[in-house]
Amino acid sequence: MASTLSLSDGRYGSRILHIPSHILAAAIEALFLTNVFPERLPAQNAFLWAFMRTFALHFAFILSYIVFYLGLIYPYFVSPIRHFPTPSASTSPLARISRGMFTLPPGTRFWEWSKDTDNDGVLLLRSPLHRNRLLLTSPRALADVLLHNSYDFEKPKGVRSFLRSVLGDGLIIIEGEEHKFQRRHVMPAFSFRHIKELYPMMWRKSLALTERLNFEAIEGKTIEMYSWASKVTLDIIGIAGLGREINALQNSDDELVRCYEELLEPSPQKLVFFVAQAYGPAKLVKMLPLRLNRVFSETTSTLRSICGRLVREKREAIKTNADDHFDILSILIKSNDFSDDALVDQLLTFLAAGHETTSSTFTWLTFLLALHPNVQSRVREEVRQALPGRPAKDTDVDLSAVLESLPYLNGACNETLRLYPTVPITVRTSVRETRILDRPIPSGTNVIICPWAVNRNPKLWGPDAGEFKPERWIDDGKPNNSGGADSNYSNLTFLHGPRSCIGQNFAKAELRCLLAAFVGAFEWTMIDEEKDIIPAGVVTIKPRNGLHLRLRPLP
Ligand code: HEM
Repeated sequence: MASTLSLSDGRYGSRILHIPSHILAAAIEALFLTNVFPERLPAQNAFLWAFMRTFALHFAFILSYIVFYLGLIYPYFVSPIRHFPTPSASTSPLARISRGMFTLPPGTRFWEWSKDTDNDGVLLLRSPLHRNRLLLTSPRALADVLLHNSYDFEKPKGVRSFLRSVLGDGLIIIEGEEHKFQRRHVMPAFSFRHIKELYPMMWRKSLALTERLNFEAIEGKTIEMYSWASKVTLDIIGIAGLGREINALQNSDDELVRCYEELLEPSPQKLVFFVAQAYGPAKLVKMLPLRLNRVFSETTSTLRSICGRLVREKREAIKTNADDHFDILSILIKSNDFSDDALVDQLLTFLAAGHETTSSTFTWLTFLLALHPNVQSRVREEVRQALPGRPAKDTDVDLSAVLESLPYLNGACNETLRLYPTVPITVRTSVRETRILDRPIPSGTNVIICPWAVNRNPKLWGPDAGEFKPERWIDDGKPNNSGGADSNYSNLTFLHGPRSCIGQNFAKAELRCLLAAFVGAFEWTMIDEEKDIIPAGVVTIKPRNGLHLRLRPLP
């Protein structure tokens, strides 16, 4: 028994708690009793009588196992992870987990515990009924989970099954060998060469955003930044991903725009809905007559059918040479590695992952530059010197070379990505016995990776970790890639290793274009107070009530 436990505490617990096995065992025992001791049982309904009693005994055993073994003995005296330090004893285990997950901005509590508790890279967050989690805090521990033993950890089943409804069975959801296969075949679509070729299109769309906003600014209207950022990034991924003009900047009635607005709008109800499905009784939640159940099922099936139509149209266009097949979908179709269904899954993944994340980051970028007008001016000066005059849509400048060389522009983008990592918390479960920091980790252990906490940890970034300082990313007047941190793992915005963000160079290129065009066209200030801009969201973070800006068009 001990060896089973050390191999797999999660699996051992679930075997003992497997109710159908107990029903079967109680039935066999009742059968035995009715045959061997018939004289001790009532004459009528003897089997039922015996079964009810044997099952009651099993039930009492399960209950005491839960309360005594899982609740008291296992976590404190047996579990191999019991020696990791825990955050301050002043909070109860239940409060610790719920506050960790629900405090705004997401990740704040994990950040406090990471920096305030003595630890060498792993903290144990105890919670009732043996659902303890490990919070990773040091580059070494993170490298063990994200790189060295990456395939020993998977996204928890509940999280995957919830996200699957929006993202399909694409790269973000699948695991193991299937993931290795897909990743290898999708990589070429994100090569440096391909991203470089996308710059002119990203630039055109960025200028289209500024032109569209110019109308609003001239009329003296204030703008809500996230909704505009979301439209332009959907337009960009529409062309890069599908070779299709979605034109969300001009046409907000587009079905895709409507679906994503519906799904991604942050609200406390959605957060509870997500946590209940990912960590609670998902099947039961799905059966409840909730408005969100209806919205999710209608919206996700609309998205699937739109993507199915787009795949069929693209196959047809490739056959008849009706477009230039430069987009991600064309590259995947031409690789002949994916069925139509698999292509729909990839498409759902790229559309959601590729527009929502960059639009949130661009919104935070404009927020931080509104708070730091001196940095806003420096970026503007730099862009105007590098791209003199009002840059044209079809410029023959090598945009990637120019924009990637600008220190303040890149510093502002990287510093925003560090301080506002769009995915502030992600989770993994070990699927076999493995190791972190050379210590044994049983199968079924839950692990929390919190980019919000790591990216702002003063132990990794120094005492000014929480400040916006684009200069960190500049050495001798040139952009650097480390921000001055000793390890890559001090910056987790895109994670690292085989499950890192495949679109990170795409996203950085897009942010450079968007910021360069925006800063060249407007000077901007905030309408809301800084304290009212609260990061919130279900998987990614954006300002809870939007970000309202006043733009002053520049000559
Ligand atoms: C600022 C922008 C972005 C941020 C901060 C970001 C962040 C991340 C993070 C943290 C993950 C890992 C999630 C996890 O495993 O828990 C991820 C994965 C992924 N991202 Fe991004 N992302 C961004 C933009 C993009 C773009 C533009 C695309 C595509 C066009 C993209 C496509 C993907 C895909 C396909 C994965 C799954 C990779 C795998 O598991 O192999 N992302 N992203």
